[in-house]
Amino acid sequence: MTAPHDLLLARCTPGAPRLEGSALDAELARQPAWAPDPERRLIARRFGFDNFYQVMAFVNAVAEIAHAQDHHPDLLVSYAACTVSFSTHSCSGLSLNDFICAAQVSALPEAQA
Ligand SMILES: C[C@H](O)[C@H](O)[C@H]1CNC2=NC(N)=NC(=O)C2=N1
Repeated sequence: MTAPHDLLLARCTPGAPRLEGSALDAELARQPAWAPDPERRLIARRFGFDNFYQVMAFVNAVAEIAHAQDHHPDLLVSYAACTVSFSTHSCSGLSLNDFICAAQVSALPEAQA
């Protein structure tokens, strides 16, 4: 099990295994703001903002994390909100990589609007 603080410093690893069962439960419990889909194949969080400038500043900050980690979210962008979804294509589900990026996105100053 990885402490939240460690997730903020962690690097994504290629080929990370799919998390299931109690290991997945533990990571989900550490990121209560991120909701899994019913099949637990992705986690998503909606971030609300005052305007589109703030949304786009957030999107660009998320993109920096995605480039740095080589792990890429799906983004649903609208005028005053952005919903960020993470899943790991290579394991067709959730890996620790998704929780690393979720933690780092949640910690962005741009997310604190
Ligand atoms: C080689 C490289 O690790 C892969 O192409 C990366 C790129 N970005 C990715 N992003 C996500 N979300 N899942 C992946 O499995 C994935 N794989």
